[in-house]
Amino acid sequence: MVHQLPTGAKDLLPLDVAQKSWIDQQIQQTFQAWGYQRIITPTVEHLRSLTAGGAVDPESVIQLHSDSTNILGLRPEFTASIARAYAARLGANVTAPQRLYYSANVFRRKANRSSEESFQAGVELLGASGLIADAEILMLLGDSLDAVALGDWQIILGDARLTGALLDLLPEQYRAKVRQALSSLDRVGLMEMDLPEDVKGYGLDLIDLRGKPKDVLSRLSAMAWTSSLTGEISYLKSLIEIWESYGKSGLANGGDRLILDLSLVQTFDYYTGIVFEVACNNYIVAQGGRYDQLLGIYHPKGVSYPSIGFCLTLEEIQQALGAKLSAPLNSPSCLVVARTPAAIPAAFAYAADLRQTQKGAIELELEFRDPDMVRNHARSRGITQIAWIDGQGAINFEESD
Ligand SMILES: N[C@@H](Cc1c[nH]c[nH+]1)C(=O)O
Repeated sequence: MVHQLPTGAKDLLPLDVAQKSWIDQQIQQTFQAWGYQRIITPTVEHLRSLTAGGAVDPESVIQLHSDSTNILGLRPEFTASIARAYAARLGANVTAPQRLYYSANVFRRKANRSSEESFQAGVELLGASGLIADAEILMLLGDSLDAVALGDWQIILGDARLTGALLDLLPEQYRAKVRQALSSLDRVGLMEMDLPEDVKGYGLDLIDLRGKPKDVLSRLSAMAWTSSLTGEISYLKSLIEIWESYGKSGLANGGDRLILDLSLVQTFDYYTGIVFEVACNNYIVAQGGRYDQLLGIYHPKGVSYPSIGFCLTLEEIQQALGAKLSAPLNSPSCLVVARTPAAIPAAFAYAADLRQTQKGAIELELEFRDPDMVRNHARSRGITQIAWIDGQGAINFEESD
């Protein structure tokens, strides 16, 4: 029988693990430097908790049936779990704001019914609203991307409330269709839809609200129908000014680090304020946003706390870094060889001594092979030192480069 993995699942071999661990370490150090503390939530939760409020589609969750009434699921993301964990604690046992971070695997069911496991590292800033909180999250995101030396990343910033309000200006029967076209940036699809010409024109205007922040904001302010949204627009303006003052310089090709995109609509529907994603070499390496109502869904009395966060996907960062990723495999520094069976105890003892004093790993030769074969083996493993131990316990040290 051939034992195959389920579609979409994969083994991570040592090089993959070493690269991911390096990325993870850089990111976790950055989160900690901003005062975030690690939280671990369970991999398996009630499906109704993972999808409470309808923001997460149950179809995207890998479901486990424990009995006929209890459906469990593997977490497809962390924000809902953290909202569940803190909804009743915040304000009662712990004070706001809470700065939390996580780093672990998530599982999603794809449209083709395959499952996908990926690794996310992210933060949630619970119980905080306003300019400084939003700016902290954007800047922490920028620092995390720089910590892994990602290079030409670009933040695409939207605003779920503003986009929602712009869509609400349409007659209700057209909103879902235009929203759908926006989320897939589908200009052609929108033009071909059976919609009145003025609705199509408005939808196209919304799709085009994307580009240099200053240009988009001035186009938006100039649109007569946005007079009721001036507060939101000036909020975005202030946030962008703070971001620009942080000195994350532009891209190598002279482009902007920050793109304002009011057509940005995220997969998870719990966002109520700014939303963003980060693109780098055609990969979406991070996403997040503000969600001010989510904790209320989990609170026994419906009390909510304004919150914001983001997650980075380690696989996407690894792909985006490509050949730039040089996290080396930890190659052993010394091979200890027992020349005869009588030398085995001395070989173990000497290897134990070396482990106390040397930095790299110490490996043992497992057979009594011809010395040249041992040397070849050491070379192929990148080992530069060989300690030969004879039956009397005498050590002969050999170094190569
Ligand atoms: N949990 C979201 C990202 C996020 C974190 N906090 C807010 N949003 C995701 O997986 O896409």
